[in-house]
Amino acid sequence: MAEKRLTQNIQKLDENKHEIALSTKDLHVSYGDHEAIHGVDLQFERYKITALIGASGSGKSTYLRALNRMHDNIANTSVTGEIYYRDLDINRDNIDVYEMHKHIGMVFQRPNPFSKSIYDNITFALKRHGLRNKKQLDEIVETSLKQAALWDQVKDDLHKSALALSGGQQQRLCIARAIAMKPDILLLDEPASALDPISASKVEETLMELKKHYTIVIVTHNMQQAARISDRTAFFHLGNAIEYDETRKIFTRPKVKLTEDYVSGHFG
Ligand SMILES: Nc1ncnc2c1ncn2[C@@H]1O[C@H](COP(=O)(O)OP(=O)(O)OP(=O)(O)O)[C@@H](O)[C@H]1O
Repeated sequence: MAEKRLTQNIQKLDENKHEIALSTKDLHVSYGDHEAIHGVDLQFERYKITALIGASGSGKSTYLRALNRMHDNIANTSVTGEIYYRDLDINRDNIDVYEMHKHIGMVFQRPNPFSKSIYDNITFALKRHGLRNKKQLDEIVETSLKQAALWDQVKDDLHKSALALSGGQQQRLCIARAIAMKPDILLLDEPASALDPISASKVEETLMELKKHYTIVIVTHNMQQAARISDRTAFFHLGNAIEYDETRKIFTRPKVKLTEDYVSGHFG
C-alpha cells in the first residue's frame, strides 16, 4: 500500500520541479526522557542543497536521522510529529520503511563501504530489491559511479575491493551506492569531515553536480562548506531550528542574534 502510494506520488509530482521535496511539522525526537528535538518545522526545496548547521549537540544529526526514520528500532528513542514526503506522512506506522529508504537515501560521516568489490557495493541493495538483470545492473553501476565522479578512476577495477580505495574515493563510492537506488532525496551527515581537504572538495563538487537530480540535506560543521555549496541553511540551537533562510542571508544578514553569533564564530 505504502509502496503504491509512494510510486504514484512520484509520477504525479515529477512534472513540477519547484515542489517542496520533504518537510517536517512539529517534529520531536527523544532519547528516553531527554528530548533532543523540540518540534521542528522545516521545508526542503526540490533540487536544492540545504545545510543544517549549529554547535555540537544542537540536534542536527538527530533531526537528519529522523528524516528517513533511522531512529526506528532504537530502544528508548521516540519520534513524533509529521514528516511529509510528497503529501505522504512517512512517520506513520503503516509506511513501508524499507521501500521508503529507496526514495530517501543516507550517507554517513565515515565512509562505510562493505567489504566487497566496488561493483558489489553498488549492486548489493539492488539485488536485494530483486534486480537480477546483468545489463541493467552494469548500467546502474556505471551511471551511479559517473554521477558520483568516480567512474574514470575505478572503471577498470570494478571487481577490486572497495576497501582498497582512498577515504575520499570510498565516500564517493558510498554516494554512488546511495544514488544507485535512484532516491529522490539524499541525506548526508558530515560526509566530508573525515576527509583530507582535496578529497573533501571533490565530494563537495560531486554534491553540486548531484543537486541537478536530487534534493540534498547535509549536516555540516564547516561554515565555509555550507556557504560554498548550500542554497538554504537552517541554524540549529539546543534542539530548535532557530533560523532558516537562503544561505547568503544566513551568512550575511541573519535575522536572529544567536545565528549571527554562531556564523561569526562567537560561540560553538
Ligand atoms: N543515541 C543517543 N542517545 C542519547 N542521547 C543522544 C543520542 N544521540 C544524541 N543524543 C543527544 O541528543 C542531543 C543532540 O545530539 P546530536 O548528535 O543530534 O547533535 P549534533 O548537533 O548533530 O551534534 P554534533 O555536531 O556533535 O554531531 C545531544 O544532547 C546528544 O547528547
